[in-house]
Order: sequence, then structure tokens, then C-alpha cells
Amino acid sequence: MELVDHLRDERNKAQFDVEAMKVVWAGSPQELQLCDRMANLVANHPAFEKLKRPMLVRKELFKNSLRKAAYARKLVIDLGLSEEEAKWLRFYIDEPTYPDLHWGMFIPAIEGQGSEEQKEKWLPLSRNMQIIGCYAQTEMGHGSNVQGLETTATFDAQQDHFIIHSPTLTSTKWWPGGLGKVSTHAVVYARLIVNGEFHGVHGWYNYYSFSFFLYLEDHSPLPGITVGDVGLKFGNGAYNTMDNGLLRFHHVRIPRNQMLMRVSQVSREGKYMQCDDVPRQLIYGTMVSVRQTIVAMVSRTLSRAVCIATRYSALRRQHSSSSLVVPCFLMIDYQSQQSRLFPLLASAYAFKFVGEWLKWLYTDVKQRLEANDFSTLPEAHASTAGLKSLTTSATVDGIEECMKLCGGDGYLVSSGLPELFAVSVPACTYEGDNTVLMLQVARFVVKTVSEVGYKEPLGTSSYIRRLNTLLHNNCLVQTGEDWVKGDRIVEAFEARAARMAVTCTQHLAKFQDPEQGFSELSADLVEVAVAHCQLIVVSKFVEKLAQDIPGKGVKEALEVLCYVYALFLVHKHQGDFLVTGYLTPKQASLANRQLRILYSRLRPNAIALVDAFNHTDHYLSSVVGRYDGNVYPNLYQAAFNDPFNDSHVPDGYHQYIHPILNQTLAKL
Ligand SMILES: CCCCCCC/C=C/C(=O)SCCNC(=O)CCNC(=O)[C@H](O)C(C)(C)COP(=O)(O)OP(=O)(O)OC[C@H]1O[C@@H](n2cnc3c(N)ncnc32)[C@H](O)[C@@H]1OP(=O)(O)O
Ligand SMILES: Cc1cc2nc3c(=O)[nH]c(=O)nc-3n(C[C@H](O)[C@H](O)[C@H](O)COP(=O)(O)OP(=O)(O)OC[C@H]3O[C@@H](n4cnc5c(N)ncnc54)[C@H](O)[C@@H]3O)c2cc1C
Repeated sequence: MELVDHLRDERNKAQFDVEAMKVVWAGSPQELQLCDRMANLVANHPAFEKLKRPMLVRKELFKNSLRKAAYARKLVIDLGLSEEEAKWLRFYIDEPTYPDLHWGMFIPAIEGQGSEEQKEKWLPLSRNMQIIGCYAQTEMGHGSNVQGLETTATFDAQQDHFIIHSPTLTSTKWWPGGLGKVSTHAVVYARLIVNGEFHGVHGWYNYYSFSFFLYLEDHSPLPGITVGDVGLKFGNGAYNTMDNGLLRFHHVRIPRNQMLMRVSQVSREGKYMQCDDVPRQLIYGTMVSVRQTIVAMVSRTLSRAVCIATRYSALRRQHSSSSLVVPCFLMIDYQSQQSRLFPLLASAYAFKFVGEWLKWLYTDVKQRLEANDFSTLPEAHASTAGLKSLTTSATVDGIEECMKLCGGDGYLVSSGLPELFAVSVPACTYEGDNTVLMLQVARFVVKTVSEVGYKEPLGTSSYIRRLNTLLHNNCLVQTGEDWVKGDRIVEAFEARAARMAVTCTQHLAKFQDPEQGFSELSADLVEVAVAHCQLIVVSKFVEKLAQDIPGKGVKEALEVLCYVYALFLVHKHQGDFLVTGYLTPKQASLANRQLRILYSRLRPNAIALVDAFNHTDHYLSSVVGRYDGNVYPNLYQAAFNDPFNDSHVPDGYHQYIHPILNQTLAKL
């Protein structure tokens, strides 16, 4: 049977080479080929079917996810897949499960914080999955406040042991993924106590957290350990495939050499030692690594929602303003639909490119750390924390908007959007609450501004070197066309970020107690951090355009996306640009007018730009976002695939409807 492409006319409008854009989106021809192979491996295998997931009750859902993970492991071994291929295989299975934490946090924690000897011992076991590990940091009473963790690890010199203990209810480990049911091991964070003393690197800290390696043997908890799942989470399916757990210790003994010993050590005699100038912040290194990974991945999440909403918008017709009866307008041709959808499309590309850059930054930092060069750690921390926060918040808001952009059908589970929202929304909280992370960025920016004159700002904060120019020279834009120049846009974002940072730094200086000032001004500080992070995203997009980008029309299409992203932000945050005095109201309104022109230039490319994401229908898992656009018959069919439609008479009908119809309610 011939397949009809309902989006063919839209595809024919494309003004660029879609295959070349696929390479740009994937990162390289090799990455495209790798992702394509893994996506199709998953899509074509019945073991990875996922449409029924939201209908399953928790125990069935969880068993199903264990089955998929085991099957994936078998494929990795049978096909001899590399770690990179296995990573993409897990990604396309599209189901949060214990291997995410095992590979994504447990192994990196040992790699980053273990001594050479410990790595040699534990990494092969972990990589062969002879043990399964999780990352047990958060406690019931302490998530953001890592220094406040209450679990104790007390050194017993007599027996050469640490005694791990949960002294209070609030010290219960709470949330770690993979902990509740599956893991055999955990990296556990606890306060170190040696000879009655808490140990910290800096004088003003009473204590800080250490990592210990703990064995949850044979799958019944060891004596003294209580373990379980934290309970059902938001959304059907969604994150409920993960066994986020709780864990309590009652004076559990582990050998001294199970403390991760790269950052600091406790000797046989009970002497606490900091290792060769290694900063204590390295203990937080796993979080830096995962925040980078989240940024690298989140653009795909947003691209998925945008792909669904764009395809449906290019198919569904609504009435025109002149005739309320004849449906003629495609939803995508409404200016208001474009002004909500196209900035999200542009954001997906922007986040992809900033994610690539962050991966480069992180790789560089990792190499430096291995060579005991810690100089770029503060920038890596600020950039990973800030971009994780910015991109996950925008993505989750974007998915919700995409749901609304599809009208009522977006709200159906079969659109793929509700589950995508539910599974993505915790990303605003895990790996650091997004507000708390932005406050870390603000601390970094304010510190950089305060140090001007005696410390050279580097990397993402190097714009602060030109503080004088940025504070005193206002925007030169005179026409709408002036707004579509990369250096002009970057300068506008630099000036806004610099001016906001300086104002906040000056306000902070008025407080006698800096911590009190920081607390009182925290809402403004978050805005400073947002401005700094948006500058990073915009400037990395502009830098991308300066590269050689092959393919007919590809660079031009990306230029439009870049300016849409930037001018949308200028419009949305015009208050910042106006209050800081950098823009005049006329220049702000020119930016908005230019944005409308850019939307009309983006319009013919919209479907091709989402096709370039190269998502399979399996990955999208959306009736309204299907590649062939054959939505309505499938939407109708999907309704009848719902087990609720198995019978015309639902359970309870005879019991509760008949008495109403027969007026026999008194018998109930
Ligand atoms: C691929 C995997 C799939 C994803 C699954 C995700 C599953 C989820 C897992 C988790 O959620 S794991 C738990 C994550 N928890 C957090 O992220 C907690 C958030 N809180 C923190 O990170 C920290 O507590 C804090 C908010 C950064 C504050 O820490 P603290 O109060 O101890 O420090 P400060 O006094 O504010 O700062 C001291 C100093 O240290 C610098 N710094 C802080 N963090 C880092 C870091 N990660 N790396 C490097 N440096 C760091 C900070 O900037 C300060 O520097 P100075 O100002 O003194 O120079
Ligand atoms: C799905 C999921 C998976 C997770 N997986 C893991 C895991 O594998 N391992 C692990 O250890 N943990 C895990 N966590 C825990 C996660 O890291 C914490 O939830 C997160 O760090 C936030 O901590 P909290 O929940 O205690 O929130 P809180 O810190 O209590 O934050 C609550 C509110 O207070 C605000 N707030 C807190 N501190 C400040 C401050 N200093 N200044 C201003 N505002 C503040 C926040 O902005 C937020 O609005 C997971 C969580 C979820 C939801």
C-alpha cells in the first residue's frame, strides 16, 4: 500500500538541505549515523514497545522496565556495543531506570573521587555490572543544603572501620534513583567524624560530606540497614519506572578503605589528611559531570515536544477571521501560534549548541583536574549549574506550552506530551534545585565583578573585562535590520548582564553582613544569573554561525533561528534592557518588529527544521506528531486502543448507574 505523506507540501517548502541539517543537529556525520542506528534498533524491537506504559500500575510498570533494561544489557553484550553506543541505546529506550544512575552517577563518583587503587578495584566490577550502584546523597531533611547532611561516618581506630549511622529521621537517605529496589551498592555521603572532630577544609565549615562505598549484599539488606522506595511519583508512567529510594543505617560498619580517598584520607592511625591541594569542592564533582550531561540531553527533550507541536500545527486547520465556518487557516499560520512555537524551536537548536560547547568545557576541565590543575573549576561549576538550570526550566515550560499549542489533543496521553512533561519536570529539582543553582551562578558573577582590577575575568565572564565600555556605551541600533548582526546582539546581552551584575554588586556592598545581603537580594541575584546564562547561550549560537557549515541554505536557516532566539529574549526581558538604560523604547520595539519578520522567514522551513531532529515515531511516541502526518484516523484508533474502551459497560455500571436510572438508590 502506498504511504501518503500528509506533510509533503510543507516538506517541499524547505529552503535548505535537510540531510545536511541532520548532521549539524547530531554534531557530526558519525554521531548522526550512531544515533540513527541506536534509535532504529530500539524502534524496530518489540521488546521496547512503550505505548501502554501510562496504563500500567506501578508494579507492572517497574517489572516491565527491569525487563527492558535486562534486554538492553543483552543487546549490549550480544552485539558487542561500545559504552557510547550503549548510552544511546538507553537514551532511545526512553525510560528512566537504575542503569542511568549506575552509569551516570555511581561510576563517575568512583572515577572522580576514588584513589587509583580504589578505581582499579571497583570500576571493572561496576562496568561489567557485577555490582549495581546508586548515588545516595540527598536526605529527607537536606537536599540543596549538602553541608547540612546528618548521616555520620565515625572512624573506629581500634577496628579500622567506619561506623555509618542515621541519627535522626531527617537523616534518612531520600530520593536516590536505583536505591529503592535494585542497587547492590551505593556511594553514600556522610559527615566524617575522627576522634570526636568533624572535618572540613575551610575553617568556617564545621563539617562536610564524605563518600563511602557500601555493599547492600545479596539483595536482602545487610543487618542494620533499612531500605525501600519513596512512593508513587507524579504522572502515569513517567518517572515511576525508577525506584527512588530511602535508606537508613543503624551503626553499620564498613572497612576504612571504603571511604573514597582522592580528595582526603583517614590513615590507619586515625589521622585526617587533605590530598595535595585538591579542593574540597571536588567532592561535588559528580554533580558537575551530571549537570553537563543534562544540558547535553535536554535539547533533545525540547526538540521532541517542538517536533510534535510543529507537525500538528502544520496539519490542523481552524477557521479564518472572515469565516467562522470554513476551516482554512493552518494553525501554524496564526501569528500568535508562531510567536509561541518558533522561539521554542529556536531554543531547541540554541540548547543543542550550548550543550556541545559545555561538553567541550567539561572535557577540558576533566583533563585539567586529572593533572591537578583546578583553576577552571569555578567556571565549570558556574556554567554547568547555570545552564542546567536555564535549559531545564525553559524545556519544561516549553513542553507545557507545546501541549497547549496542540489544543485539547495535546492533553491526551496519546499525544506523547503529558508523559514527556511528567518525566522531565523533576529535572528542575534533581541535580540541584534550579533556583539554588542560579544563586551559585550569581555568587560567581558577583565575585568576578568585585575582583575586577586585580583578577582577570576569564572564559564566559571575560566580558566583565570591558566593564567600562559596557556600562557607558548604549545600543547603536537604528533600524530593524541592525538587530540581525551577531556582534550587536552579543553586545546587547553583555551590556545587560554586566549592568545588572554591577547594580546588584553595589547593592550587596551596602550590607554589613554579606550573607544577609545575599539572602535579601536573592530574587535580583537570580535575574543576574539568568542574564549571564542567556548571554552564554546566545554567544555560543553566534560562535557556531562563524564556523564553516556545509549544506545548501543550512547556515541561513540557522541564522534565522539564532536571531529568533536572541530577539525573543530581548522582547521577553525588555524590562531589563530598558531599566539598565542600554536600550531605548524605540530600539526595543524595532527588535519586536524584526522578530515578526524573522517568524515569516522561518515559517517555510518549520517542518524541515523539526525533521532534521531525525526523531523516529517510536521515540516521539505521539499520534499527533507522526512523521507522515496521518493524524486523524490514528487519533480515532488510539481512542479504541485504550483498554477502557474494551467494553461498552464499565465496571461499576450495574452497581452505580442502574440504581440511579431505576431510582433504587435506597438499596445502596
Ligand atoms: C545521567 C544521569 C541521569 C540523571 C539522573 C539524575 C538523578 C538525580 C540525582 C541527584 O539529584 S543527586 C543530588 C544532587 N544534589 C544537588 O545537586 C544538591 C545541590 N546543592 C549543592 O550543589 C551545594 O550544596 C551548593 C548549593 C552548591 C552549596 O554548597 P555549599 O553550601 O557547600 O557551598 P557554598 O558555600 O555555597 O560554596 C562553597 C564554594 O564551593 C563552590 N562550589 C559549590 N558547588 C561546587 C561544585 N559542584 N563544583 C565546584 N565548586 C563548587 C562554590 O561556588 C563556592 O565557591 P567560592 O565562592 O567559595 O569560591
Ligand atoms: C526524580 C528525582 C530523582 C532524584 N535522584 C536523586 C539521586 O539519585 N540521588 C540523590 O542523592 N538525590 C536525588 N534526588 C534529590 C534531589 O537532588 C533533591 O530533591 C534536590 O537537590 C533538591 O533538594 P530538596 O528536594 O531537599 O529541595 P529543597 O532544598 O528543600 O528546596 C525546596 C525549595 O526551597 C528553595 N531553596 C532551598 N534552598 C535554598 C536556598 N539556599 N536559597 C533559596 N532557596 C532555597 C528551593 O528553590 C525550592 O523552591 C532526586 C530528586 C528527584 C525529584
